[in-house]
Parts: sequence; structure tokens; C-alpha cells
Amino acid sequence: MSKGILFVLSGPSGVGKGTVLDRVFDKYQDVEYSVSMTTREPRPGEVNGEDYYFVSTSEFKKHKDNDGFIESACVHGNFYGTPKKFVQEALDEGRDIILEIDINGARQVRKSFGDAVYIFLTPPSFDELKNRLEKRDSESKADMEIRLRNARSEMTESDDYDYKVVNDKVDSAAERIIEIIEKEKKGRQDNNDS
Ligand SMILES: Nc1ncnc2c1ncn2[C@@H]1O[C@H](COP(=O)(O)OP(=O)(O)OP(=O)(O)O)[C@@H](O)[C@H]1O
Ligand SMILES: Nc1nc2c(ncn2[C@@H]2O[C@H](COP(=O)(O)O)[C@@H](O)[C@H]2O)c(=O)[nH]1
Repeated sequence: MSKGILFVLSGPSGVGKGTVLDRVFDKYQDVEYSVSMTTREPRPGEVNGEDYYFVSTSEFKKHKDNDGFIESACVHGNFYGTPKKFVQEALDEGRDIILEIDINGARQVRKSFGDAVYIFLTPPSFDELKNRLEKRDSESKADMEIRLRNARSEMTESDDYDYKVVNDKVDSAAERIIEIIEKEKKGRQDNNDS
């Protein structure tokens, strides 16, 4: 059996990664989402085990010390990591997985998974990014400033990604991501057949 494909989605905070991925999963079930672990406090409505595994800093450190992550990073002041077991088992069983992680995490994945596919979601403009973060209203003003400051440097890394997708309209960004997934699956299938 051939291995599954690892997809990595990055982009600045507030660009709409979560929103667009939700739309992808509404339309398309041939890829699975890897639930990350984080020390960030849950936002209203977020569900443990679905949005994230919300853990204490000591639990996070224990998981990291036990080599339990394929990558981890401190992002905007909190720790985030991709649990290794789920991703490795899924890929070994031929299932395709998508990670929603920051640029530092993506850099780490690049070192260990040479053949992953990297997608960067960009906002139509910086003002619109700010507007989306303000409207979401999930962070304090200070935390929002940190996220916006980090966004400027994150955007400079977009050239390291295989695909750039502009999230102007949620539907068209989701469709584009599905097209990319389908194209990559077909490419691997054609390679396996030849
Ligand atoms: N295409 C769009 N047009 C207008 N608003 C959007 C669009 N996509 C997402 N949004 C809104 O922007 C806000 C941020 O979206 P979302 O939480 O999905 O971003 P994110 O990239 O996952 O952020 P973070 O990295 O901080 O988790 C949300 O309020 C969402 O409803
Ligand atoms: N390196 C990793 N980054 C991750 C992971 N899970 C999420 N993230 C990134 O963190 C920021 C902030 O997310 P938020 O939910 O607090 O708004 C965002 O850029 C995510 O992509 C992970 O496992 N590893």
C-alpha cells in the first residue's frame, strides 16, 4: 500500500485557515485533519479533541520530552504541537492528512517529510487581515497586535510554499485547496502506476 500524502496549511493569524478548512471538509472527506495540542486557553465554542487538545504547559512539555510531536513551536506566546502517533499511523495506512500549523512548524516538517505539500493562505490585503482579526474579537488588543506584527514576517515566507491561495471568498479558497489536494493525489497515483 502506498503512503498517504501530508499537506501543510500555513498563513497569518486571522487569514481564515480554520474557516476555509471547515468549508473544505464540508465538501470533501478524502483528507483528514490532524488535531494539534496547545497550551492556549480555549475560545468560546472550541471543543477539546476537535479544535485542539487543550493541555497545561507541563503536559505539553511531557509530551514533547517523550518525542510525541512531529513538530512543535511557540506561536504568539503559546505552545502548539502536532501529535506524532495519529499522523504517522494515518500516513502508514495510506490516508492523507492536513496540518494547520505556523511557518516554524512547517520548517520543521520540511526537514523530516521531504515529500509533503505546502500551501500558504494569504489575505487579499493586510487591512483585510486586520479587519478579520478585529471582527473575530477573540484576543486582547495586545495579543492582536502581536499576531499582526508576526503576520508581516510570516507573509515573507510564502515563497517557500508550493502553492499560494488567496482567501478572498471562503468558497473559492476552499475549492482551490480541494483542487490542489486532488492534483497532488493524482500525481502520486500516476507515479505509482508508472
Ligand atoms: N474569506 C473571508 N472573508 C471574510 N471573512 C473571513 C473570510 N475567511 C475567514 N473570515 C473570518 O475571519 C476571521 C478569522 O478566520 P479564522 O479564525 O478561520 O482564521 P485563522 O487563520 O484560522 O486564524 P488563527 O491562525 O488565528 O487560528 C473569522 O472571524 C472568519 O469568520
Ligand atoms: N507549529 C504549530 N503551529 C500551530 C499548530 N496548531 C496551530 N498552529 C498555529 O498557531 C497559530 C495560532 O493559532 P490559534 O488557534 O491560537 O489562533 C496559527 O498560525 C496556527 O496555524 C501546531 O500544531 N503546530
